[in-house]
This record gives sequence, C-alpha cells and structure tokens, in this order.
Amino acid sequence: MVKTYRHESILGFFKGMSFPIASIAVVNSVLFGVYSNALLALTATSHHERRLQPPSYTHVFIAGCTGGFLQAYCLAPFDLIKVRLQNQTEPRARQGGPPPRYRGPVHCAASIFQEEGPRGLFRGAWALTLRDTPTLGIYFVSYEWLCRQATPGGQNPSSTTVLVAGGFAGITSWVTATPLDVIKSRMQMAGLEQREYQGLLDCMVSSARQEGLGVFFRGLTINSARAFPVNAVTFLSYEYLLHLWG
Ligand SMILES: C[N+](C)(C)CCCC[C@H](N)C(=O)O
Repeated sequence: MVKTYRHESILGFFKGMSFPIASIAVVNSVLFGVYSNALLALTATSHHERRLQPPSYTHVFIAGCTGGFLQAYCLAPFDLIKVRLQNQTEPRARQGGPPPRYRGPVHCAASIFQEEGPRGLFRGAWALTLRDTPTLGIYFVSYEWLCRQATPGGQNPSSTTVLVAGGFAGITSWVTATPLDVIKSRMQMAGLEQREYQGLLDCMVSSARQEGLGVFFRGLTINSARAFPVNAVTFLSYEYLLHLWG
C-alpha cells in the first residue's frame, strides 16, 4: 500500500476500475431489477406497500433465485475475463521476458473469442448459474429477515439496519456460494491450461481427490471480508434510490 501510494498517489488504488465498474453496474441492475419485478408479480405489492404487507420468505426466495439465474448470464463473460486476468501472474511485460498473454480486458475478450470461439466466452457459465441461483435467493431472504428483526412493524429499516443486514446477507450468500465458486473458477481456467474437465462433477471429484475437502472452502475468509462492505453499500444504495424515485 505504501509503495503504491508513494509512486502513484491515491489514484494508484483505483487502477483498472472502469471494467469492474461497468460490469457491476450491468449485473446489479439486472439482479435487482429482476428481483423487484419478480416480487411485484408474485405479491402484487409495490416496494412502498411492502412495509405494511411484507412478502413471504418463499416469495422473496423465488424472486431472488430468478434474479440470480438471469444475472448469471450477464455476469459470465465479465467474470471469465476477471478470472483469466487475475490468474495472469506476470501482468506486465518485463524486459527480455515474454509479453503477457492478455494485455487488458478488451484484448482478453478478443483473444478468448478467437481462440475458443464465441461459446468460449461462456465457459463455466453453467457452474456460475448453479452458484448464483440458490445463493442469491439466500441473499435476499437473509437481508429481509435481518431487517425485519431490527425494525418495528410497518416502519422502514434505518440506514444502519440496512448496512448491517446487507453486509451479513453478503457474507451468508458467499459462505454458501464458495464451494461452487472454487469449481467455477477452475472450469474457467481450464480452457487456458490445456486441461479439460469432463464437466462440473468431474472437476469437483478430481479437485477433492487431489487436494482434500478443504478445497471447497478456498478463499472463504477473503470473500467474506470483502462481502460485508460491498453488500452493505449495495443495499443502502438500492433502498435509497427506490425511496428517491419510487
Ligand atoms: C451469490 N454470490 C455469493 C456469488 C454473490 C452475492 C453478492 C453479490 C455482490 N455483487 C458481491 O459481489 O458480493
């Protein structure tokens, strides 16, 4: 952190942000848009009416799963590019060394398209869908449950409640998503490493055989630590914008 700050000032910490920001904007608007509209279709109540007539947890779960399922398809190519770039351990060309395989997100997308075909951009999408459909149902159920615990009936949750409930909903969702997250990332890397898995099950079995069951919890701590602030802010923005425009 000190080195980055000295060399590049505060801006150094925000390098390469345009790609994740653009993808998060698209993916979250699909997720929250589908969730809200699915809930509207299921319960026939608007966001405001829902304080007095709270939807059942089953409806919240179904709406969350629907949102999760549809956002997974928008997320798949972006997520693949992220995983490929993050796994590139030599991000910058060194003098005399070989040039990096991918020069940036656009070059990465173009190379995958050329080398692996248009379907290559959706590598691992099936595992991503399986990861996100139930766990985003859990995400919205946890958020609703925590808000209701801390808010007297008929009232809007306070900003603090929204932040804390959003943060914990993010953690709950990531804890349940981590096993399939590991498998998804391995399948996304497979096209590059010339090692093919027969499918999701094959990837699960061979990973567990080689590395033990602990493999399914790789990255759990870092995912959860990241999930709290990210999802606290996500839900606060969601509630605030609905309040503003609704
Ligand atoms: C379902 N899964 C756990 C994968 C994601 C849930 C939270 C989504 C949020 N955009 C984030 O990045 O944390």
